[in-house]
Amino acid sequence: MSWFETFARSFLDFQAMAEVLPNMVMVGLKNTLILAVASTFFGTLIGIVLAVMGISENRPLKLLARVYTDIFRGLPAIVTILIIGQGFARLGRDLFGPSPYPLGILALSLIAGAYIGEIFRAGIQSVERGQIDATRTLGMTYGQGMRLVVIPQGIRRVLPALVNQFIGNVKDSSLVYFLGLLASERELFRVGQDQAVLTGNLSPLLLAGVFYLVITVPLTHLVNYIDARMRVGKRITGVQSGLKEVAELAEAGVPGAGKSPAAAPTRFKGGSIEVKNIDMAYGAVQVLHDVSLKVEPGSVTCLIGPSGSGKSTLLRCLNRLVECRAGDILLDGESTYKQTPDQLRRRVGMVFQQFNLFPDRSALANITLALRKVKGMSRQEAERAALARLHEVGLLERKDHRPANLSGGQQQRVAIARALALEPEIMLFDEVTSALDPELVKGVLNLMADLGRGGMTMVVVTHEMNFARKVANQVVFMDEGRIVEAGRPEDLFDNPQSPRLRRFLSEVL
Ligand SMILES: Nc1ncnc2c1ncn2[C@@H]1O[C@H](COP(=O)(O)OP(=O)(O)OP(=O)(O)O)[C@@H](O)[C@H]1O
Repeated sequence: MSWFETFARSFLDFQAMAEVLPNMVMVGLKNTLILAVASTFFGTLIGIVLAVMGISENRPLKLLARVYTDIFRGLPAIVTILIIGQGFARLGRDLFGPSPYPLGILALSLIAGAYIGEIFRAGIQSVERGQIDATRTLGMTYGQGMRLVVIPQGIRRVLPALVNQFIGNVKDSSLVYFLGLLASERELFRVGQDQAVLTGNLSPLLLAGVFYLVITVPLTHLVNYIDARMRVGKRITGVQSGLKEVAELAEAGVPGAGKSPAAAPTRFKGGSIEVKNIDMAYGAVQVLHDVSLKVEPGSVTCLIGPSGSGKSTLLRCLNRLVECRAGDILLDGESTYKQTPDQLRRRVGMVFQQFNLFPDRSALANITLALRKVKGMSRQEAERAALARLHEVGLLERKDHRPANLSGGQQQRVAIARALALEPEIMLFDEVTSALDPELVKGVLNLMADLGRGGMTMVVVTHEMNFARKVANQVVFMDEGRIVEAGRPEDLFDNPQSPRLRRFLSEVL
């Protein structure tokens, strides 16, 4: 007898398969799916709690999550199932009745929770720090930022791993039969095995194997498809899609609509800032020493200085992304410490070097998110405002593009539009052209110059000395956490007083 005949005799008895098929579907498949879906559901709940504990600052909580994960990931699944199912059989009977089925689900959930917790934790921690910074500068609370931006991104990144976990649960459900399930509670493997014993033929087991593949293989492909779709976003209907809105906006009398992109800038009502003797430290390292600065309404102040001199930190103090240790900062004459950081950040917009756009949202949705969640606008209102801003930065026709489908310069212009949409009185720019290819720098600088001419109060950390010379009303040179010199650009660039500024200019010009 050839090897194939031996195999066929044991595994390809179609008659035996046909006989077990109804039981396989009605009992085995049903129970396998119940066990896998229920344990994935409860495992996900446990996993979310473990992930939150794992990323919290609370050491005992962190430790508890670690110990749980180590135990349930370290033990073989069958050992956990037996410990829970038999060790707690009495409690199980009191709680759920005579069947060990619920304890089986509990054991599978506890195991799945350990893996899912690690998956979520890794997903959330893989989201760049700049994303939460961006939500905070848009006036969202920490909770809103996590819920609306960070956690959805984290989950999307781990979607394939979660589906793998479900597949693992489908397979692990076959171990629950060790607990001695009733005939009506048997899962796929057990139904196949019982029939194999009855007929002396292994074909029912092969059929059970086929059923496992029928569940798991399409699922893997489905998740790959969903993952790819989420990565790219919805299909863009073409650059035409924005043109209709231009006409609508023009009709509605939105300033600048209907003209060519980057139309005349809006007039802004810029506020004033006064920084009074602030100190700031990261832990034990003092970064700002007794810094004082006045920024007039509608003026442009450029902060220049060597790397590490504290320019970005000063900027971050202005919207309380970091907190000062001493001193005060006044906005329009009132201490910024009299309002919450979220209230302050609605009045002080910020744009970052790395753009920090939300990668899974279109340009339009990047702008509407804070308008809806922070300002409470309706979807329609928010979209109208966002389209007007996109038009001002010359990107209306890119409204449906995700950040990945925009050039660096375009991304930065969307980030500027996003900050402007909240109608801030002050705009902070943190080296916004440093990550751009040289040919894209000009477009962003021109836009910023337009904003300055439009009356926006701007504080700009920059290495673009030409921009500082041409656009700034005031240039501030910092070194080692102190303001060394401040004044009109022509005075600083043409007649530097301190040796440190002279040395710096000789290096960068
Ligand atoms: N989150 C942080 N934790 C600890 N130290 C930090 C942190 N951020 C910045 N620093 C330190 O604070 C000092 C000032 O940094 P800051 O980024 O404000 O300087 P900068 O002038 O903006 O520099 P660059 O031009 O390179 O961005 C540096 O010594 C830096 O290493």
